[in-house]
Amino acid sequence: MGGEATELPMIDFSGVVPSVPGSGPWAAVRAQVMDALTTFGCFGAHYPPLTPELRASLFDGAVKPLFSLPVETKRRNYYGPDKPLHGYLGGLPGLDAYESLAIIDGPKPEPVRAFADLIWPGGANAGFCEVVHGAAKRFAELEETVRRMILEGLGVAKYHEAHNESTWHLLRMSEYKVPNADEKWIGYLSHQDTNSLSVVCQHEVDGLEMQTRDGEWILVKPPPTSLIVMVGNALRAWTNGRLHAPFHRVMVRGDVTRYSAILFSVPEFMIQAPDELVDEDHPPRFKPYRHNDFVGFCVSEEGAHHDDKLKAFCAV
Ligand SMILES: O=C(O)CCC(=O)C(=O)O
Ligand SMILES: [Fe+2]
Repeated sequence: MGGEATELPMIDFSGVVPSVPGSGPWAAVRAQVMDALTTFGCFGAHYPPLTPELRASLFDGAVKPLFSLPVETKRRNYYGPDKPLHGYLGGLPGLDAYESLAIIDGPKPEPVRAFADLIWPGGANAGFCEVVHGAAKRFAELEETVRRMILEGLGVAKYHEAHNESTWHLLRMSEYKVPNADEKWIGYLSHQDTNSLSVVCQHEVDGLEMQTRDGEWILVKPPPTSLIVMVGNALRAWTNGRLHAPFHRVMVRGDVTRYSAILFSVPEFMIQAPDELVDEDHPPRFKPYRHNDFVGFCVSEEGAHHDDKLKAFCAV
């Protein structure tokens, strides 16, 4: 075919001030965001508030030391039986290379401190807290900015404040060990995220792959100082299918361990497309549902049989 390889759109957020919506290049950036999210469901973001120094401190000073701790210590990152996917994950079947830890409300200082106190009781962990909370806060500012732009772009900005009040964030830090082989190895299986938006910060080592609407897998190669913003099934459903939630996976190869930090925004409100987004040309696609119930379906035996889990769960 000889066509150009598909590349992820890159969007420059320089000059966009999260606390002053509408100012500077806001409207022009919003147009690019809408274009990228309706077509690909994701884009690379150049976001200067996450400085290269903060990024380096996050991974070299906080994330890597965390993963070098004994498994028993990491297992303390547990939020109870009703929140099985909110804490430490490791030793999952078929995912030997993958391990992760997560902080509920990571963009807020107290939960990060509570996490650090659990991992290093009585230890000197102020540096860890400052860096992790600082980075998570910047991810959250970008996340909220993009969410606001989406609602504005769809003409339904009036719902933004209510959404914000019942949205929380999970910060997940992940390690993908190198396989003992030359081939590519699955670090994380193909899936769509269940939540609203995900902001992925990968460190030095590529590996995240996205599937286009045509089924082509592309290796995401954002410039080293950028982030990746991606739509999950919650926003796909709430926008009545106007936004695309891409399938993605992590493939690892080579001899360098890969680390990433991801901020997931999670809706607590009933996920139901607003009347403005439903009409004759856009009949309702999904029945109203709650995020928790959908997550329950995704991890159930029945859910495991479906690729497009949202459709299987609540398509009209
Ligand atoms: O680590 C990454 O780059 C992405 C992992 C992922 O897709 C997820 O945790 O949902
Ligand atoms: Fe994901």
